[in-house]
Amino acid sequence: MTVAAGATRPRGTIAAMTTDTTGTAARDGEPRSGGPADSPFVRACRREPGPHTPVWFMRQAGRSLPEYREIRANVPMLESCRRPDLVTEITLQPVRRHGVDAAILFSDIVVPVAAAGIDLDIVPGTGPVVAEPVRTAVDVERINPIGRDDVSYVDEAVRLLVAELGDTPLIGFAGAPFTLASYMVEGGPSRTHAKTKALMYGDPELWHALCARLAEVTLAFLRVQVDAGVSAVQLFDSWAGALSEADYRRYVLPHSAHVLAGLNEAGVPRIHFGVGTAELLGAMGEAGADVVGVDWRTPLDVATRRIGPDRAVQGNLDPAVLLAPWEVVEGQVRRILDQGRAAPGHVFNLGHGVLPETDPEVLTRVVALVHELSARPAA
Ligand SMILES: Cc1c2[nH]c(c1CCC(=O)O)Cc1[nH]c(c(CCC(=O)O)c1C)Cc1[nH]c(c(CCC(=O)O)c1C)Cc1[nH]c(c(C)c1CCC(=O)O)C2
Repeated sequence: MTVAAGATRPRGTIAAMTTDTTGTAARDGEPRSGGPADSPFVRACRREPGPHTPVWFMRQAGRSLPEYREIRANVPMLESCRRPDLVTEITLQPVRRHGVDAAILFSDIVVPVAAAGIDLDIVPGTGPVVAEPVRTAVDVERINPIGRDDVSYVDEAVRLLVAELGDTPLIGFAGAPFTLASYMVEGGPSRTHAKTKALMYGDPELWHALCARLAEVTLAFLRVQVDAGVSAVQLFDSWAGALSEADYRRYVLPHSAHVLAGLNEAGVPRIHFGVGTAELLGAMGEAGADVVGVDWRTPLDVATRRIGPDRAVQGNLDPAVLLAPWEVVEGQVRRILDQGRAAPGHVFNLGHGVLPETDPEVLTRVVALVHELSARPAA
């Protein structure tokens, strides 16, 4: 299989980049800038003004793209995450196609847990499935610490990508302890998280031991990505919205805070994201985020009041809106940019991942529209 950037190259940022003699990439015709740390995306995360509101999409690499489906046709999900050539190509596909302001590493939240020794697979149409769910103290001991050598393919992929991306920042990511614990305890995806909550309320000591282990795995996984050169990280606590604020603060926040604090010295912005987290937005910020991800249920001006002036926000177009007529999409993009002006920094995104049935042309149009509507004249 050919993974080299070939046929579809000419579209976005990547195609237009040249490398100067210092090794810093610059776009044709533009003065050389300060690299990804000076990009619109990183500036917005830091609550600094920039030339436009940056935009990227959760799950921008994936089944909405024909070039993704083609390259993944005969490669199982976990295997594709362990092949740096595939990771690099799949990560670059949406950057080329849409001209988004950031790339996100192609991987999955269960990759480091598999590297830690838990037997699991990602089943198409279902999600992660764990062979022997983690429910006892002995089970928790099966989650081994990880280091660079256990995920050397991620280290390698990030280095390849950073070299390829030039000024475009690469976002690294990991799953937060609660969301990972849910997959480990349930054995697979769950709507109610009933077994997870039963363990959390029924045996808090075991719960905290499990989350502490997962937090170490997550932190180590993020450190590998930071050391290899990612410009920001996102901690996905997708299912945290299943908890009340009080329970979130008691059972989850300390573990996520441990992960985020462990990156204090890394110097890269930390995005903290979950779904259905309207009541948790303040707490998720307090856990140590620089940017809080907001789903479509909470308008960004309301979210900003809950999160406070010290953090930027990311979001929050409903992914299903991308299936509506363009006039509807345009109206919602305008509304979100308006409400985002209340925030000290705004990264445009969806409220959750791109749906597989999304027309990629609509994503490309949204990127162009966000850039056009938010363009600020140079100071
Ligand atoms: C909960 C969660 C998972 N994985 C992830 C989360 C947190 C984000 C979220 O809430 O969606 C994170 C994730 N998974 C994937 C990425 C890639 C980066 C990106 O483009 O955002 C990221 C950031 C690739 C993937 N991860 C997965 C796919 C689909 C697999 C395929 O294409 O065959 C991709 C592209 C598989 C996966 N992995 C997981 C699920 C629920 C699924 C979907 C199962 C299915 O419907 O087939 C667990």
